[in-house]
Amino acid sequence: MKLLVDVGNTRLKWALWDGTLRPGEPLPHGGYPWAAFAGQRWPVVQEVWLSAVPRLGEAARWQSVVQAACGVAPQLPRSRAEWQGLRNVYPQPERLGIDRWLAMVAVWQQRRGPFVVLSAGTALTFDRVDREGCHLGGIIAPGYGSALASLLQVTATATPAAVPADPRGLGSNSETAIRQGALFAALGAVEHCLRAPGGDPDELRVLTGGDALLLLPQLPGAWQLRPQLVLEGLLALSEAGATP
Ligand SMILES: Nc1ncnc2c1ncn2[C@@H]1O[C@H](COP(=O)(O)OP(=O)(O)OP(=O)(O)O)[C@@H](O)[C@H]1O
Ligand SMILES: CC(C)(CO)[C@@H](O)C(=O)NCCC(=O)O
Repeated sequence: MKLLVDVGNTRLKWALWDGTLRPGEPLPHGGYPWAAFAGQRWPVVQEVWLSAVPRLGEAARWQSVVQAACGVAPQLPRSRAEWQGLRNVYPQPERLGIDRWLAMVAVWQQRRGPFVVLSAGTALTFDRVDREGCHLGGIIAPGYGSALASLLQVTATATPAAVPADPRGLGSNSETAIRQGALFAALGAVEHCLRAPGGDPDELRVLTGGDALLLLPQLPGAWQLRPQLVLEGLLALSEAGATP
């Protein structure tokens, strides 16, 4: 059995693989994912594959935490220049966030064709890959929750934002105006990305991240919802016997 772990800026997502992907409850970590990991009772596993955003990705620390908790050394893949024909556009490939790379690996593994990935997490990221497997680039923008939280703080708005009756409508008080501002900013960013050069009429649109369901009803066109996309990418690497 394998344990797959995706450490994001807000939450640690995980799943077990025993021939079927069995996702567990995400763990909010408050900036200390090592403590969240160590505090969990893990089943006996033969392999641990872990990806962590750069800010929380210090390899030596994860090696010792996972070794102590699971008794095995984790595999910690890094973004690479190429994987099975998928080519990273970054001149320094390892600088591309591993979660973004794994999300693309997961889609490319199943679809050797054009696609975009939208990850609506702490950050909102968009990446585009053409039909030859060339990563054309992407964007990193504030995620919906991050934008909302920072504006509520700046404006010292005390009450939690209520959802307006019409999710496409304008706000009628500070809270709903801020909420709609954060939502429209995310939706506007996606629309700009879709219009950026390199779009393909056949490209698959794949959506993941904690705010995926919030955005989905208002996104243009059809999107494939893949909540475990980064974990699927880890699984693809582990099953392909790839060198991390
Ligand atoms: N139960 C939840 N706990 C925390 N955040 C949630 C929850 N449900 C939805 N969200 C939203 O999901 C966002 C975090 O998404 P996600 O868990 O995908 O991020 P992450 O993987 O930690 O971030 P990133 O990959 O961008 O570093 C939060 O900002 C919040 O808006
Ligand atoms: C952008 C995030 C925070 C998204 O989780 C992560 O992929 C990251 O920290 N990336 C490093 C910077 C980059 O991808 O260019």
